[in-house]
This record gives sequence, C-alpha cells and structure tokens, in this order.
Amino acid sequence: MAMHLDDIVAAKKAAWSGPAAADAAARGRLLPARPGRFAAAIGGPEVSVIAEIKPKSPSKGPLLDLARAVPTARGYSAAGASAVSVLGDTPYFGGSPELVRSVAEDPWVDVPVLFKDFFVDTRQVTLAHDSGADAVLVIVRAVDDALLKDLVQSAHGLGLDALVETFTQDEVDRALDAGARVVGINNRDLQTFSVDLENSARLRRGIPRDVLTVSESGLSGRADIERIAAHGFDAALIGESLLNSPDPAAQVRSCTGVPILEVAS
Ligand SMILES: O=C(O)c1ccccc1NCC(=O)[C@H](O)[C@H](O)COP(=O)(O)O
Repeated sequence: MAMHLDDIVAAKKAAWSGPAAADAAARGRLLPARPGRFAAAIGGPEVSVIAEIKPKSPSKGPLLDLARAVPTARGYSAAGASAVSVLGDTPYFGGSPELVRSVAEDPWVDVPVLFKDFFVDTRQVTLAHDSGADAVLVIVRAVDDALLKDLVQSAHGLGLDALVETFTQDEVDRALDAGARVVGINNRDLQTFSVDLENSARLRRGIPRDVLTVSESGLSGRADIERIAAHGFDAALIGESLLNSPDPAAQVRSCTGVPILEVAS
C-alpha cells in the first residue's frame, strides 16, 4: 500500500520520540562542514541539476539497486550535476544515513550532498551533519512554525544549508518567515502523488530574488528544465526520470547548461 506524507511523518515522529534515535546521531563527522557549499553550488547563472539517489519510492516502488548507488552518484557528479540528493530514510525510500555518508565521503563525488528525509526532530539535523551532508531538506507541511524555525536554525548553526520544501502559498510564506534562504517548490502533491509542473510557476512569483529557488519532482528532461528556467528557478531536483533512464549520467548531462531567464518579481 502506498504511504502518503501524513503516514510517513507519523512514523518518523514515533521513531524519533525516544532516546534510542539520539544514539544514532552520536557519531563523528569525518569531513569538516563547508558552510554555504550547497547554496553556492546551485546559485549560478544556469539551472543547476540536483540529481537524486532514491533506491525506491512509495509511489513507484524499486528504482535503484543499492549496489549502484555510489557509482550512479559518481556518474551524476562527472556529468555536471551541481549537487546530489541522497535519501536518508530506510523504510519508505530504501536509503540510510550510511548511504549518505558513503556518497558524501566518496572521493569521486565532487559536489555537495543533500540529506533527504522527513525532519521532525532537530537530532535528525545532527545526524545529517554527522553523515557528511552539506544540506538538509525540510518539508514545511510536516512541522509547525516553531519546529520549522528550529530545524532551519539548527542546520545553519551546524554549517548546513536548508532546502525548505513548500507546496502552497501559505507554506512559502511560512518558509520565508522561518528564515529560509533556499526554497523548494514541490510539483508532487504528497497526499495524492499527482504531479503538476504549473505549481512551480504559480508559487515562484511571490519569492524574492535573493532567495534561491528549486523546482522539485516530476521533471523529466531538458524541455522541463527550460520551462522552469523561464520562471527564474535556480535549480531542479530530479530523481525518478534519471533513475529510469538507461544512462542516468547522460540524462543529467542533457539537462545541464540551461540559462536562467530574468523574470520580473
Ligand atoms: O517520490 C515519491 O514518491 C514521494 C512520496 C512521498 C513523499 C515524498 C516523495 N518524494 C520525495 C521527493 O521530494 C522526490 O524524491 C524528489 O522531489 C524528486 O522527485 P522525482 O524526480 O519525481 O523523483
């Protein structure tokens, strides 16, 4: 049965309600944090590709054999991705903090790493930091305003960037109020799994130019990148269409080099 956002968030809250999960975070980070590395990598004049390592998903099932995860991340990096997103969640997406660590510490992955999970506790930010990640993805809809601010501040305090994911105008307002410097707009409704790229176009208009913007989900090739470039997006987060391609690295390459168009704000 497909699990939707509310189910996943409830399970995450249960998993992080006790002290056991805190033990998992009590590990050292090998690489020093490089504050602002993720934001700098996606802040260029062309639409940056954030290429995802997502072993499976609740909507599509298996997508990538774990044994191919690090080689695929190396391919993304060599093909011109500006960053790699790695799923830290195990039950629903088949990733793990160890997987994030193995990508972040790999010498052939020469780009920042985003720790992708469902953040409901600031100890998860510490875990992401200790796993070697450069950034975390925080979903506005999963938390209240106080926790949202805590998660963003914890990330910034540890030298990580926070990509703050929104789906509605109200969530964009909440993200900006929480101090987000990088705002993601999801094209996928996480309750129904339906995808609408127009959601990016609609919500981009209200975001100031000094905030970096990422269009997320359902992007499947250069034409889609050109479409979001026309709305002034700095980056695209792409998973499924890369992993379903016979050559994910070549697919990344075909999505790079699209100039961001100036849009009136
Ligand atoms: O990917 C899913 O099916 C999913 C289901 C429930 C909650 C979140 C989900 N995805 C998380 C993501 O943010 C995507 O992996 C990411 O935006 C890339 O999207 P895509 O290119 O469509 O794989």
